[in-house]
Parts: sequence; structure tokens; C-alpha cells
Amino acid sequence: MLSTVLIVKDLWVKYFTSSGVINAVSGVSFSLSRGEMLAVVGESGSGKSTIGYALLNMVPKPGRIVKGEILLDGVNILKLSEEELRKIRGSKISIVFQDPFTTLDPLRKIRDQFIEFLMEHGIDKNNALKIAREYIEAVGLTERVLDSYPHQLSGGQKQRVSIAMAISLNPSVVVADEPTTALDVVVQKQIMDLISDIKRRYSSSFILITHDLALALERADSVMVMYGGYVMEMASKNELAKNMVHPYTKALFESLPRIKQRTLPKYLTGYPPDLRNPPPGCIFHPRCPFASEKCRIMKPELVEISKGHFVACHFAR
Ligand SMILES: Nc1ncnc2c1ncn2[C@@H]1O[C@H](COP(=O)(O)OP(=O)(O)OP(=O)(O)O)[C@@H](O)[C@H]1O
Repeated sequence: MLSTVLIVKDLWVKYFTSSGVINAVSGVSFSLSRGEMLAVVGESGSGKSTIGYALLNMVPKPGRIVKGEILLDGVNILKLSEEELRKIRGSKISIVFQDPFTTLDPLRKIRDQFIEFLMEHGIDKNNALKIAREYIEAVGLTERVLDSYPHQLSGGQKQRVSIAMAISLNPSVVVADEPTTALDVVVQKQIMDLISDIKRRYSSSFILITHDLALALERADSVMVMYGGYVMEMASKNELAKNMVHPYTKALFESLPRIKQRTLPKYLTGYPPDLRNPPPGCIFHPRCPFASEKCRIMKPELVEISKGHFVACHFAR
């Protein structure tokens, strides 16, 4: 049986802004096995990135994790001190951002940044250089890249460097937050191929954060669909591909362009909820074509409709 590397239990995250409290993540639970890729999918503002930050216990201010447990290799990271957290970030759990400059300092050579990152995690200088070389090659770059400044590299190369750093200490979990969104289509595929290859080679576990359900179904092992901070549906990729149940998942799927079938996409109408003042009942009801009176009043629980397939909809069955 595959071992579980990450368990998230009943996670709640809020942003306490001057104009009100934003309920960004509401009661989210999931787990991740070694070698698994879980895609977190949803429209802009659904809480995906906030989950990514929460997994490293670095939700930016004015945000705060108000409830929940995040067990990484059995340790609740929400109970760790700032110093303990600094040690595990990058070594036990790491993150790759949409924009590589979130990780890379534009003013310093890749070599110096990479070595410093490794040394901060207790690796001595000689070993650090060895590891940097090894992982730069593992992501398909040549050693010459180490002597470059970030601006001398293409977007795809910079993202490869970020990935090399993120996997160099063999973390249990890598969070990839829209890792290909800023790249052109050809490079997007190359980077996703690289991530799939790393997952296979190192049995790494990935959380892939994406707005793109097609990408999730193509690459991930399991998919969690978020809307307004809540999980709407969660299942293995294979199960979801053949049996989408939640009206929101279906709407996301229908909005994907289908060039081959030449069908016109049906877009979701209406807007995502205001998370300062979310609608009562099912958070999706104002945009749901099937909403009934019950949906306007009662929040549906996330229920397991078949083994490992969870849906939050009164009409799931
Ligand atoms: N630093 C912040 N301060 C205040 N509100 C925030 C902050 N970051 C996120 N939010 C709010 O929290 C909610 C969830 O945002 P989050 O960025 O997690 O969603 P997302 O699904 O990742 O969207 P996107 O794809 O646009 O990044 C949104 O309503 C957003 O406006």
C-alpha cells in the first residue's frame, strides 16, 4: 500500500481585511500518498493558492489559518515554531510558483542562489555544488545555467531552475501553483512533461494547483474541485473522467474548448461569490441551473457517493 505523506483535516483560512473577513478556505480535507499528484482545480478566487500557502504555513497577512490540521509525514505543521518551519520549507515541502521570480533573485547568479538555499538547509558547500549540478541536469538544463543570471534565461528555463531547487532536497510534497500559466503553449507542455517525469523518477508527491480542468484530468492521479473556498467534488482522475457529478464540475468541463468536436463551449454564467458575504445554502446555488429551494437554504455536506468519490450536492445521488 502507498504511504500517506500529507493529511489535511478541516482547514479554514480567512483574510481579515479592512473591508471585511474573506472566507477563502472553508473546511477543506484531503490526503496525498507518496508518488501521487492531486490537482486542486477551480476558477480564480476559489481558494486554490491559499491552500498552497497554508500547506507551508505561510498564508500572507492579513490571512490566517483559523482552524485545521496539516499533517506532513505525521507532524502537524501548524504547531511548529517559525524556526522549525524554515527548516521544513524547501526540504520536506516545497513550492513552485507561476512566476519564477517569486523564488529567484534577479540580481544573483543561479549558482549562488542554489548553493545558498542548500546551505541554509544544512548542506556543506562542496555537497551543495554537487547537488545543484545534479538537479540542474535532472531538469534538462546544462551546468552553464548555474553561471547565468535569471534574466539571461528563458521563462521555461527559469521554471526548470525553480523546479530543480524545489526537488533538490527530496521533499515529501511539492506544491506547484499554476507552474505553466505564464509560459507559452509549447513550453507549458515541456514543463508538465518534466513534472510528470520527476514524479515518476523520484516517486515525488505533487499538489498541482490549476484553473485548467483538462490539464488536471490529463496529468493528475486525483482531482479536487473547489468553488468559493469549498470542495465541490473530489475523486480519482479516472473516476471523475467517467462520472462527473457536481453541476459545477460539469460546467467547468463544458466550458473547455473542444476543437475536435467543433462544439461551441457553454460558459458558466454569473460570477463567483463574494467571499465576504457568501450566499446561504449551497455556495454554488446562485449559478447552478438545477438549484432548488433546499439548495438556497441548506449547505450540502461533502458525501462519499462511491468509494473515494466525494460530492457536495443535495442531488449527488
Ligand atoms: N493577501 C490577500 N489579502 C486579502 N484577500 C486575499 C488575499 N489573497 C487572497 N485573497 C482572497 O481570498 C480568496 C481566495 O483567493 P486565492 O488566491 O486563494 O484563490 P485562487 O483560486 O488561487 O485564485 P487565483 O487563481 O486568482 O490565484 C479570494 O477571494 C481572494 O480575493
